[in-house]
Amino acid sequence: EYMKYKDPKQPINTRIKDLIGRMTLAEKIGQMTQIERQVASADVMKKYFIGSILSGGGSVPAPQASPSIWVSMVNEFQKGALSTRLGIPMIYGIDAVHGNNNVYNATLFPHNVGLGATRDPDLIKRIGEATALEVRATGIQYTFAPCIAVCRDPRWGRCYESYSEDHTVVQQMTDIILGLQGEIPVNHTKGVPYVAGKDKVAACAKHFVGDGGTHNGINENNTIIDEHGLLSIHMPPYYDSIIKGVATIMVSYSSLNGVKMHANHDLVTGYLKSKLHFRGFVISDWLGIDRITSPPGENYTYSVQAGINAGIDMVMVPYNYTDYIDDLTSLVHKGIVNMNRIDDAVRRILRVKFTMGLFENPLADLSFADQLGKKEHRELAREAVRKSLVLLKNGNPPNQQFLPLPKKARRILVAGSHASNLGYQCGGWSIQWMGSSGDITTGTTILDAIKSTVADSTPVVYSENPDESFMKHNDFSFAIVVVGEPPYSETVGDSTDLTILDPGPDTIRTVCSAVKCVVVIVSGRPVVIEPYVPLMEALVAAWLPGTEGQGVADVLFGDYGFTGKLPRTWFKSVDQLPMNVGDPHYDPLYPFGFGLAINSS
Ligand SMILES: OC[C@@H]1[C@@H](O)[C@H](O)[C@@H](O)c2nc(-c3ccccc3)cn21
Repeated sequence: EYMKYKDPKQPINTRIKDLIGRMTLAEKIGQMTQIERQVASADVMKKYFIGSILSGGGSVPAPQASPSIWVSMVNEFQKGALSTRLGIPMIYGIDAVHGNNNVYNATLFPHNVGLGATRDPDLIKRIGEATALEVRATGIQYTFAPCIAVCRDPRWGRCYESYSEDHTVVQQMTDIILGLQGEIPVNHTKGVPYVAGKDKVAACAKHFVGDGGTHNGINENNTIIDEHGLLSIHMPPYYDSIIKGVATIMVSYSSLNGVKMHANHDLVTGYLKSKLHFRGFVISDWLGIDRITSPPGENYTYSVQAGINAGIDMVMVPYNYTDYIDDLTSLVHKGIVNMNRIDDAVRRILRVKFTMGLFENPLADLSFADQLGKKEHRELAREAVRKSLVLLKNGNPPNQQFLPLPKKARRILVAGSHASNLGYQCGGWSIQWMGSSGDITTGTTILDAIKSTVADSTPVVYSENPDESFMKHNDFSFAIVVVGEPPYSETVGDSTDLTILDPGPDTIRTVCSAVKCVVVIVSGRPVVIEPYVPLMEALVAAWLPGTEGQGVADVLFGDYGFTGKLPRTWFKSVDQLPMNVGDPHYDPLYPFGFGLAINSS
């Protein structure tokens, strides 16, 4: 029979009111539950009224799964959700944080630190548009991006997920939300989520709040800061995200002045919802409520109580969903969690699902399958790589500039651990959660890019880590040395020494003392380079460029100029950290905003 909530001509508030009025407590709590795909099935969706599923980092239906395998999996789960009494569609989330990066053949864009170096919000918006299409290619409607952390200490393992140490740069880059979700209509009410349609995805501003400000950059640790510091450094990107209609916001594992963010009612409810009028839904991080206690999970019922009462609307459980559902149900029956809190959470979740048209189009098809890794997106990524490169040194006085390199040369040496390693140039969150070495997906290594850029008559010799006799017995016009950091994510990436991967320093010393060289650093953040700078003719920061290494060669050989500017301070020594632009004692090797320019030839 006719039910208002099923009628797309009804105003969204009417649909929400009608639907929520029909829902049982079990159906409401089901909407507040997000489970990992490994424990999901059509039956589980139906039996527990589950509202959302996610792929954790690297969680794929099959190795190198095609769009059709992804779509079949998502649709299978969706059919389970649609077979429930009220037929509320589920929403499937994934970390598409630099393209749809879990998916083989997807275009992997530069990580956020490199995008910050471009200072080009329009480019970032176009990346959001392309990413939305490549996420929809797999039938997925929701990404846990953008990370809008303001990383204040490069020792943090997630600093590459942060656009900049300067909140104004991060605020600019929230334009990616307009690409992912669609441009907001002129008269759109501030704070209300907006997702334009089937070629767009719901986004997620994360991790609320102060994730990039933890003590010594220790992941998930304590951000010790006064209110002025919080509101002037870490909070501003949330204003911009909310104005741009972001559909969801993820809470940070970290603590604020000793209070776990996942249990922080003042900030999640008091500030984000009441003061900033955020009307989308707040989602926890993975096991985020478990980590409210130490040890994690010590008192799960308390975790559920504290997280939900703080204002979390959907919990990324991700595995023990029956415990979560049982605990929350009993907390409501005991009146410890108020029904109004449950209704607020469900209303927010339904608002996102209604506004994005999920009730009208719950099932995916293969109409976007050809978007995955398509040429135009790879060309866009290549443009982003070009614009992300920062030229830190060019020539040793009194010589003229060393870059751009000539395409015609007698013989070119390419060396270094990162020259011919697609996995290294993609970094973390690439096919695997923590990324990995080697041919992880389709793309162009920096070495291949160089080979296809130089003149046919110019020989390119590759040696990953040549020794002195090799250098002595070979004659090269110049060398390109590509070194940097191995892939990492989250706590594994925390570092106290920020050194480049061995044998990088040796490669620099051996090659650059024998022949004029340019060093290209592939890293998620500034690393120790100061001791080696005198040895090299030129130095380029390439960050984590992703699959389209061609962009690096485009600029090294002068087809395009260097335009990138440091999004982060480059320290001389780790003993100086934390050190950010605006600090009283500011003595960097290269300051925030630095970048030598070369006009394209
Ligand atoms: O992938 C989902 C979310 C992601 O969106 C968050 O940014 C990130 O903090 C995160 N860490 C884990 C995660 C952490 C430890 C073990 C397994 C998974 C999962 N997730």
